[in-house]
Amino acid sequence: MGKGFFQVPTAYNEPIKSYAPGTPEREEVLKQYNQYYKGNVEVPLYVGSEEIKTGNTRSMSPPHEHKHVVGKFHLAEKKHVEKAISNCLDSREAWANLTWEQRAAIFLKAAELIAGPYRAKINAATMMAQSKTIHQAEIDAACEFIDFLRFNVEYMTQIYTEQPESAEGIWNRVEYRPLEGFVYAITPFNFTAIAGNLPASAAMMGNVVIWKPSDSQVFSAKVIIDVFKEAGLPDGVINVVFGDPVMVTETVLASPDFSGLHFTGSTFVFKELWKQIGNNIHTYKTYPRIVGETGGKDFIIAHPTAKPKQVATAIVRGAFEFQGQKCSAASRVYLPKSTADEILDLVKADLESFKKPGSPADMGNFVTAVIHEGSFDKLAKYIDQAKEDSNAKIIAGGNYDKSVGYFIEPTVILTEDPKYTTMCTELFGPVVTIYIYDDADWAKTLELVDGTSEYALTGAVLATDRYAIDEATKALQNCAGNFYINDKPTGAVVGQQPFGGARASGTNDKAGSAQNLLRWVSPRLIKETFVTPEDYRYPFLG
Ligand SMILES: NC(=O)c1ccc[n+]([C@@H]2O[C@H](COP(=O)([O-])OP(=O)(O)OC[C@H]3O[C@@H](n4cnc5c(N)ncnc54)[C@H](O)[C@@H]3O)[C@@H](O)[C@H]2O)c1
Ligand SMILES: N[C@@H](CCC=O)C(=O)O
Repeated sequence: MGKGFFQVPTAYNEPIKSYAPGTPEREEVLKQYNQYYKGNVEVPLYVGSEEIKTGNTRSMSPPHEHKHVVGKFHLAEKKHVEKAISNCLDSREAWANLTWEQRAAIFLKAAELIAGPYRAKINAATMMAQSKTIHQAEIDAACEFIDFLRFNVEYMTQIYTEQPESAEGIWNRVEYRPLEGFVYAITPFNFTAIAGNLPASAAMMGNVVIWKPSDSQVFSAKVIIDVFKEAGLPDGVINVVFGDPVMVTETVLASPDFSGLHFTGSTFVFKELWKQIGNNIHTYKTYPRIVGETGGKDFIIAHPTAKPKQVATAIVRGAFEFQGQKCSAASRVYLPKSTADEILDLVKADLESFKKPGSPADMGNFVTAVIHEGSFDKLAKYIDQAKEDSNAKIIAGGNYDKSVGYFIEPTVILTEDPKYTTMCTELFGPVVTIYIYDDADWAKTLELVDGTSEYALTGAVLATDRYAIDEATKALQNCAGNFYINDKPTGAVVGQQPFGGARASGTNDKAGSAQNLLRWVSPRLIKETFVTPEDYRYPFLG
């Protein structure tokens, strides 16, 4: 603490810019995109004050034009990861002892840099790296990232303010120490904001961090690093390594100073990491904190009283924005027989109004490419299987083409089997499966929704009947960490809908909340007694 009880600026959600034709932001972001497109970005490892070019590189290409190269990044060997760990630990004392308001100022400055001079850069880089449309880039890379930084600073001060009672003659106080060691942040490809937030939230609480971004997000990760540097984050606080995830992770988890994992990605990988940490448990100086937000099989259930146009829009936006590559994306839908045809006709009409999947540089596109060839091939396989299976039927889309970009047409599968494979498995792409239930089976269908998937991330109920809404809210209590009434299940906003799921979807530590930040501190209680006893005898002993 400095010399004062400082109050941080009140956090607020960054307004979303429109990028409508003729707006200055549209011109600026397209100019930046074209500059990146023609350029050749080179991304080193960031270890302490060093930018290491190992010479072993991988090229970066936009998913919507995978033969075009926009840069390369350097891959770490084991020795670089070990160096990153020792740099991290060397930086720990100075960073942990810096007064909190100085840390807060760095991250608040980062938020303002993204809101201003870096906005076009971080959005254009996200369009390039992850093939997001400008709207999807804006709500993620600009707005959500800014919100994470602003709100977390506020939550940090709320945590520090939380203090115990003190009885007469004593003073109890709690200091929120950073973890003793370093935090390892592993981030997914799909959200630039998550990539930035995972290392930043731990660092904000005074921790030093090793950050391993996804190979498919390095182009936009570079802008995050540039922002942190310009905001004045000292060298060695967040060390960035790219490379073979297995080697990097084994090396990191072998360190006795490993004290926390901040992970977002697939359920399978998270469970493997948990196992590895368990196997090494006797070697660590402290019990590592494990935070993981993982996969989903997110649902929409419509009641017979739901308005068909609203259900159709929730499906189209919830399932197909960003090509269904949000962990929150709707991918299994339950429609009542009485309104199913009308809803599906509306969905089909919307899909017909989309242009064919293409580049985000064409701002008329609603759907662009999926992230990489592995994802494309997996989705194509499920679509082909659905074409063959007697209990499934493709009623919209079903085409794909990877000759230029990894383009999968938004696809709707209709099944009579509520446990059909695409009703249960996370596909992570623009494919949604529909099951139609008898109106009379509403209560049974709620049980089905609850029992179909191992995940419990997001879900939505649409209805106008309040009793039905109440029934669904109760019946579906444990199958979504974020539950939406009369809305799509995507698009959580920091400060308004803290995000995370349970069951196989994660530890539900709610990214962008005080609850998450509490995982990165180890509180120390200090009790001070003003008049210290000098006799062991109680008064009744005489
Ligand atoms: N719940 C959430 O908040 C949330 C948010 C975003 C994404 N996700 C989930 O993330 C997944 C999509 O992202 P992805 O494809 O980048 O996930 P992924 O699991 O393939 O990769 C995530 C990160 O883990 C690393 N990784 C992969 N294999 C590893 C291994 N064996 N050891 C250590 N690290 C390893 C990757 O390099 C990457 O950095 C989906 O399952 C999605 O639901 C969840
Ligand atoms: N928070 C985002 C999802 C993040 C996962 O990919 C949403 O609510 O749509």
